[in-house]
Order: sequence, then structure tokens, then C-alpha cells
Amino acid sequence: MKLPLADGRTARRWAWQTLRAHRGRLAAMMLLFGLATVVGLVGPQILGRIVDGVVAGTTTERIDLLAGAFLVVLVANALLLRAARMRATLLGEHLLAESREGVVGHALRLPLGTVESAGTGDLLSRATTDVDRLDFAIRNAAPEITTALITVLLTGTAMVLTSPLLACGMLIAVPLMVFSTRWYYPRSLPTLRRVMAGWADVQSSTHESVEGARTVAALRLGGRRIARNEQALDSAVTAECRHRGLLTVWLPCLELSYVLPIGAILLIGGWAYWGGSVEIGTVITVVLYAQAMSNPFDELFRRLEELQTGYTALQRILGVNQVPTAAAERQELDGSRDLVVRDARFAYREDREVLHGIDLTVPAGQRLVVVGPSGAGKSTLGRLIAGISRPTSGSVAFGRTEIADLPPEQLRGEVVLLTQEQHIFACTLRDNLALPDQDFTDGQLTDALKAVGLQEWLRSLPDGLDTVLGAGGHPVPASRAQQLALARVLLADPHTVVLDEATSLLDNATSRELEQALATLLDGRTVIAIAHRLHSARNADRVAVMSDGRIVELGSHDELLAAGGSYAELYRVAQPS
Ligand SMILES: Nc1ncnc2c1ncn2[C@@H]1O[C@H](COP(=O)(O)OP(=O)(O)OP(=O)(O)O)[C@@H](O)[C@H]1O
Repeated sequence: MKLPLADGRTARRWAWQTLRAHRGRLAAMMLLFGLATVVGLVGPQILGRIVDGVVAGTTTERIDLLAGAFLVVLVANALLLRAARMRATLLGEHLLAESREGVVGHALRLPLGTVESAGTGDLLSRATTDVDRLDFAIRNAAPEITTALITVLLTGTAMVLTSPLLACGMLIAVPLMVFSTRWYYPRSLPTLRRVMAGWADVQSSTHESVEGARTVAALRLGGRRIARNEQALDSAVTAECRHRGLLTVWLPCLELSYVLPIGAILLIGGWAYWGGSVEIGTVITVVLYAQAMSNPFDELFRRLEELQTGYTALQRILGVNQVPTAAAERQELDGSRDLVVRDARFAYREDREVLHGIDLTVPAGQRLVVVGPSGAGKSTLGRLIAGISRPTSGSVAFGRTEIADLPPEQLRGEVVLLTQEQHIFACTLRDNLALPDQDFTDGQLTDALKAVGLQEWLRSLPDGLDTVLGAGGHPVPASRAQQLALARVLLADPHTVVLDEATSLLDNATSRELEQALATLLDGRTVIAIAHRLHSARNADRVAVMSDGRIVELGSHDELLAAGGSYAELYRVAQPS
């Protein structure tokens, strides 16, 4: 499943509601930009008067007065612009914080299965790069466009008021601007979407390679990962080139449309001056206005481009909000902690079902070991029981409460899945063990570590529980990470634990030792242990044998041995001869 893109209406509604919510700040910003622009427009008028004054032979005092006024205008314009930009930055920061908090908050409430299937890279790029793009657009593009629009409007008006005849020279720019822009925009929007999706894919692919670096190295998948990255880069670069190609046509057309009016005004001005219908100062004022307009026009079009990028980024950000989150309300379980799986089916891809109707009941407190050949669907069943994925049809419940409907915070207190891959966060051992919103005493943390056989290791750490682990800190080998993860489970204290080869990275002796210790520690809890090593099956209450997405045998170790089916065969093969 790919993360969706919000449609134009949703994006515009968000922009409208957000701007409405900040209308006070927005109005102050616009007012300051408007004032700065109006003050800026007085400058050319004063210069025109100075020229006319010199031509008419006015006094030095009057010229000095006009020059002083020009200086005051310049300073006032700079101060107003500074205040306006400050307001724009503040507004941008508010909107940035809101959109980033919104997307991160929503992403944290997404069901894990959804995040996994959408790819964490895409989500990451939406929460970081796209939020930055939106920030850039709000902070830079929006105020600059506002200023540019006001400047163009007011300068145009001033120009027409100064000399309607000369102002006609501006019209020569209109066809070039309109046609080139109408050609550019419909082509650039889809291209921009491809550019962003392309870079998100590059980020995603790089992220996956780095994340799975150990697996890549172990299975010598380096070549394949590089090829995948190059493919992602290729499509990103192709989209980027297409976008640049569009710009190389559009931008020169714009440049030309700024220069042509000045030439036209000078021509009309020259003709009108010789005809005696305008003063030279008026021509200079209008030319200065025309020149003053080229900058805001240039700014306007370039910033519209940034605004368009921001708009596409906004569609990507809001797309995350359209993915339904897990339930937020705590649910009262109906008292039963029995695990009840009814005709559960599951497909990672629509066209390929991997679980074909699982029926299973595990009474609370029982230990079930799931065995079967690779690809039989054991881990997938474990993920459904842990509420990470929702069955495509059928039900996986505690009593009558669907596990996938439980909000994440509650879910982790009910059931925990432990796989062979465990993440160690770059923080202290204490923070690595403690779960959010839960305070544990040092005694509780030490007891949990002791229970999983990490007492000696804890003693060897330079700062005990405050030792910083993970990237840049004290190294934690994968097998130790598994033990730490088991300690986390003990602290989380769920009534059901799914162990998916959770001790596979430990050597045989340590694994046996730990499993024996765990048997005592997990006593009283429901344990679903997905196992490759059959030694753990002997002590289980029941064993389920899976094959090709179905449970083909279910019973105690002795019953299944006596039945002489596939379990008996697996067991016989696993015994040392
Ligand atoms: N993320 C995924 N996307 C698509 N297909 C998947 C995914 N994970 C597993 N599968 C497929 O689902 C089927 C069941 O896989 P699963 O990992 O549940 O089996 P398993 O019995 O746990 O195997 P193993 O013992 O090798 O882990 C396999 O055909 C596998 O290729």
C-alpha cells in the first residue's frame, strides 16, 4: 500500500482553515508589506520631481529637500520591510510547527502494519523533507508573493495615474507572460509530483539499505541494493531533468517580458516628448516604475513555483492524515483473555493470500508452540495475534475484543511480539528498557535484566543503567539485544507474548537456558512461541503445525508424536542420530 496524496480540495481547505485560524497574524503581516510597498512607490515619484526640477531650473534648497525626503522614504521602507518579514517568519514558524506536529502525531497513531506496507522511507520523507518544503513556501514564497502582488498592483496604478499613455507600453509583456505561463503550469505540476515521489523513493531505498545493512552484508545483497538505489535515483533524476527542461523554456520568456515594456515605454515616451505631450521627468518616472515592476514580477513567478512545490508537499503531508489511525479509545476487554482466532485470512498483496482460514483457540495462560516449514505463515499469524496487522477477513480476538481494534498504548499492555530483530535506541540502558509513560525503579530494571541473564553484563557496563547504548554509545551485539528485548517484555507485563524466534540469535546452550528461565518468568501468561528448534515444543501445552497458510496438526507433543503425522516426522528428523 502506498501512502495517498490529498486531493486539491483538501489541501486548499487546510490552507484556508489554517490561514483563517491565524488571520490576525496574517492581516498584520499583509498590512506591513502593503505599507512598505506604498512607501517604496513614493521613491520614483520624488526622483521624477527632482529631474523635472533640475530641467526647470529650481532652487538647490528644493532639490536638497526632495533628496532628504527620498532618504527618509528609503529608511522607512527598509524598516517596514524588516517588520513585515519578521511577522512572516513568525507565521511560518507557527504553521511549520503545526503541520509537523500534525503529521508526526498522526503517523505515530498509524497501525504498524500500515506503516510497514507503505514504507517507512516515504513516511519519513513526508514528515521531514516535505514539511521543510512547506515551511520554505510559507516562510519565503507566501510573503514574497504578497509583496510582489501588492507592488505590481500599486506600481501599475501609480504608472497609469502618472501617464496612461506611457503605461500602455506595459501591455506588450502580457501575451508573452500569459502564454508561456499557461504552457508551463499544467506541465510542471505532474512533473513536480514525480520529482517528489522520486526523491522520496530514493530516501526510502537508502533508508531500507542502511536499516537492513547487516542482512544485506550477510546475504551479499549489496549489488542488488545498489541497483535498486540507482533505479530510484534514475527516475528521480529523469523527473528532475524534465522539470528543469520546462524551466529553461519558461524563464527566458519571463525575462524577455520584463525587458520589452521598458523598450516600448521609451519609444512611446520619445515620440510623446517630441510631440510635447509629456515631460522628460514623467518618462523617467514611468521607466523607473516599469523597471521596479520587473523585480516583483520575477519574484512573483519564481515564488509561485516555490508555492507550487509547497502545495504538492502539502498534498503529500495531508495524505498521511487520510490513512485511518488505530483506535484511540481504550476498550474494556470483556474479561476473557482467551485468544480466539476464527477463520482468519490474510494477504500482503491482494492477489496472494498467505493465511487461508486459521481457526485456533488458546485459553489464557497456555503455551502454544507453532512449528512448520519456512513460508508456512507462522510469523504472519504471530503478527495478527500481536495486532500489528489486521486479518483480511475473519477475526483474531481476546474473547470478543478484536485485537487490531485496540489502541496502540493499550495493545502493548495486552500483547507483545518479540522477533529476532530488536532495535536498540541510541540512549541510556534505563531509557532503552523503560517504556513511555512508565516509571520503573532501579530495582525493577535490575531484576528484569537479571531474569534474562544480563546481570553480569550490567555489572560490566561503565555507567550501569545510565550507560548510553546503540549508535555512538556502548555497542550491543544482536544476541544481547534479544535478551534486552525480553527484559522489556517482562517490564511491559502483557498477558500474552508472541515469541517469533526471539532467541534464535543466541547459541543453543544460552537459548535453552534462557527459555527455561523464561518458562518460569512467563508462567501464567499466554505464550505463542514460533519455533525452529523443536526442543521448545516438548514443554508446550500444545503444538500447532502450520503448512502453506493452514494449521494442519494441533495437539500436545505426545499426541502429535503418537499420531505419526508431519510433526512426528519433523521431530524424528530433528533428533540427533
Ligand atoms: N512483508 C511481506 N510482503 C509480502 N509477502 C510476505 C511478507 N512477509 C511474508 N510474506 C510471504 O508470506 C508467506 C508467509 O510468510 P511468513 O514469514 O509468515 O512464514 P513463516 O512460516 O514465518 O516463514 P519463516 O519460518 O521463514 O519465517 C511467505 O510466502 C512469504 O513470502
